[in-house]
Amino acid sequence: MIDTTTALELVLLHGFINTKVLEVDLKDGLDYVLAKDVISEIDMPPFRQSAMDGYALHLGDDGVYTLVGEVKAGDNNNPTLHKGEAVRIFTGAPVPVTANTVVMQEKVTVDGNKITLEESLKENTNIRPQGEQIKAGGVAINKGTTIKGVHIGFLASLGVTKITVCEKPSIAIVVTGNELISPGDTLSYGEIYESNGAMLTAVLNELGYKNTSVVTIKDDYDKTKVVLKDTLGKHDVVIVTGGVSVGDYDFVGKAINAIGAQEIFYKVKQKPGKPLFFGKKEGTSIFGLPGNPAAALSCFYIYVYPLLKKYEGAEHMSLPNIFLPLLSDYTVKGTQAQFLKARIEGAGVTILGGQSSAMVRAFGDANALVCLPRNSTEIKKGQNVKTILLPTK
Ligand SMILES: Nc1nc2c(c(=O)[nH]1)N[C@H]1C(S)=C(S)[C@@H](COP(=O)(O)OP(=O)(O)OC[C@H]3O[C@@H](n4cnc5c(N)ncnc54)[C@H](O)[C@@H]3O)O[C@H]1N2
Ligand code: MOO
Repeated sequence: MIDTTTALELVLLHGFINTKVLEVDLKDGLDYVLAKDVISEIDMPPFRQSAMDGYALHLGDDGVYTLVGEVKAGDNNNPTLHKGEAVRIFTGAPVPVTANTVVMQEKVTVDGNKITLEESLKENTNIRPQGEQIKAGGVAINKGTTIKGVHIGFLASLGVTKITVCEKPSIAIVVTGNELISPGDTLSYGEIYESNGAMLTAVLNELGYKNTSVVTIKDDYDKTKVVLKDTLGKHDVVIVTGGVSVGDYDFVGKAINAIGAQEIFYKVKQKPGKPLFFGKKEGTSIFGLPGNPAAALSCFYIYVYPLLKKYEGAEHMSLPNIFLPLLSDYTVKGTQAQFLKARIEGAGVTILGGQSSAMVRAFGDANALVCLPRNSTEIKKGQNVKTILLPTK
């Protein structure tokens, strides 16, 4: 058995990097990883912009100015202002070249075509300089960035319509178990509803991985071999759930080895997810996650997510983590490293109830996983603990 750090290192060492890129419309770019830097073709803002509704001034010797015109957003006039002159201006409008400051309308008194400042003003107040955010030729977003809504907004503001991104992996989820039936069917004694397929598909979808499919197999060694061989040949990443432990009907590890896949590791000193399997075959990575739904989901976030991000060439592979004080005492069960469903609230983090590997319910309230190293015992309130931030919360 290996420790959690080694397991993640091995996943990242052996995980494949995809080199295929595609050009997508910016609006369709959400959750893709950029395959090359996006360079801005324009200054942003493209002109000196007024940040306020008010008056653009050519600063004079006293606080009284003569109004000589108006510029509103979208106008392309550029009135000439002499010393002591002002134009009415609105937020987002181009500040005339000869104006050197903008005063908010709340700070002046207007009398006919004269305005009087209530207080003195410095040059360049309330003016957004041309190229303040980015200059033409500058890198707007770096290669390796996972595109989020805010990036789409920023790139749209630069007039970008297409981006070059890394192709996403094709992912097969293989769920195994004689006891599994589909939601909608009637449960007989000994059966349970298959939920890992729906859960992992949905979680992958939330992260932008849409190219997924689910295959269900019974605990049958020969069938498991046939299905896994076929699935490995067709997908970039295969996620098997269940059948990875030591029971007489846990065939997954044996089948993976029998079809010629290379085992990178099997079993990690952790709770949940002790029987985690990772291997590869001809460009396809394969995970054997525990069947217990909460264990499968923890392992997904800790090990599968970084592999997917590596595949796409992302700069940040693992989920972000921070150290936060625990909000109440916690007694650790067992000596393994722990990944505990937790909720960050205010400045601290609470470990939730319902930590069993079989109980996925607490994940609904969780926005984090608290990671405790091996041989942790009593963790006291106020003690800082490593906290992984779960996505989409
Ligand atoms: N003698 C030992 N027994 C077990 C050990 C051990 O070290 N020695 N490890 C335990 C741990 S820890 C885990 S985790 C489980 C993992 O078992 P498997 O990965 O082989 O999973 P299964 O036995 O197939 O299923 C476990 C559990 O999860 C339910 N399940 C499975 N697939 C699904 C699904 N698609 N949707 C919903 N629920 C599913 C299944 O019915 C079982 O209840 O092994 C322990 N045993
Ligand atoms: O590893 Mo199992 O997931 O602890 O229950």
